[in-house]
Amino acid sequence: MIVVKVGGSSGIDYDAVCRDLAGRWKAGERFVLVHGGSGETNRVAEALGHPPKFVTSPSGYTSRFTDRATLEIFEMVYCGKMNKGIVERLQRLGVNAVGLSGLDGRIFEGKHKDSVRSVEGGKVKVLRGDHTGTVEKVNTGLIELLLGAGYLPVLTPPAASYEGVAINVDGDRAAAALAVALKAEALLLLSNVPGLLRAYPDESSLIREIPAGDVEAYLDFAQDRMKKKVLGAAEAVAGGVGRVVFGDARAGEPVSAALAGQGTVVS
Ligand SMILES: Nc1ncnc2c1ncn2[C@@H]1O[C@H](COP(=O)(O)OP(=O)(O)OP(=O)(O)O)[C@@H](O)[C@H]1O
Repeated sequence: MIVVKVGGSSGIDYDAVCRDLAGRWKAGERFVLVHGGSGETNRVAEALGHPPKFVTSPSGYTSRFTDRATLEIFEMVYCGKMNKGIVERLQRLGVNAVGLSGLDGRIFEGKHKDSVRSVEGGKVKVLRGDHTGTVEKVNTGLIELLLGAGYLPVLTPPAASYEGVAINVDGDRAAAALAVALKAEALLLLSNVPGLLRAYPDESSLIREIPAGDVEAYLDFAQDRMKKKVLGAAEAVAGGVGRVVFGDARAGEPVSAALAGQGTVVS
């Protein structure tokens, strides 16, 4: 079992990811696909007159401030356009994919965090009305039911809070929690970069290997949103996932390339 997370930044080739995945699925490998949608969400939010707001916590993590209107736009894009676009691609390739959000069947469940600390102009402000959280529980029963019946699950945030409220969760860390819960042999985090770069955006500075016990030491190389990926990788290997690969989803055969060790391999 391999968990593949494909991001939502510009430049990702979803046709290439789905073609590669479909070929391997038909050859008998088993996957669960998780996806993002941040780039398209930003575009749609601008178009709807509710531009995205990002906050940076005092510890340096960047996240989307998700008020109720933002959550609804987020759902339109992640659960709608992005999820159905991927499911349609897989269906055209002859794979019976089922697209679900973390809310459905409480696939992803966690604690609702209503307020976030944000550094603005050198000062720390507390912003309330945030619909975010972190995945703490995974409904593996539902995923195994689908896999056992021959369906390829295509999953996306949001998650469900313990009270049943939709919460925006980081897709990389949700995929890591899923990989741990399913005891996956590998987690592939595919995005629009060749892997973790030592000197972003210089693509020749690719870090090829990271020892499993040492991942957090590499947080310093990651800026803004890449930090969550590194954190997700650390959580996955600490939870028993054998290998995490940060791979390139812009062209070629992104899944096969990552499984062949191209990108940044954490093991
Ligand atoms: N050291 C680094 N190496 C590689 N990318 C980095 C680094 N530091 C920051 N980045 C940025 O991180 C981005 C990838 O993270 P991001 O969360 O945007 O991608 P995603 O997973 O495709 O999106 P989504 O949130 O929709 O799932 C890259 O596009 C790059 O701009």
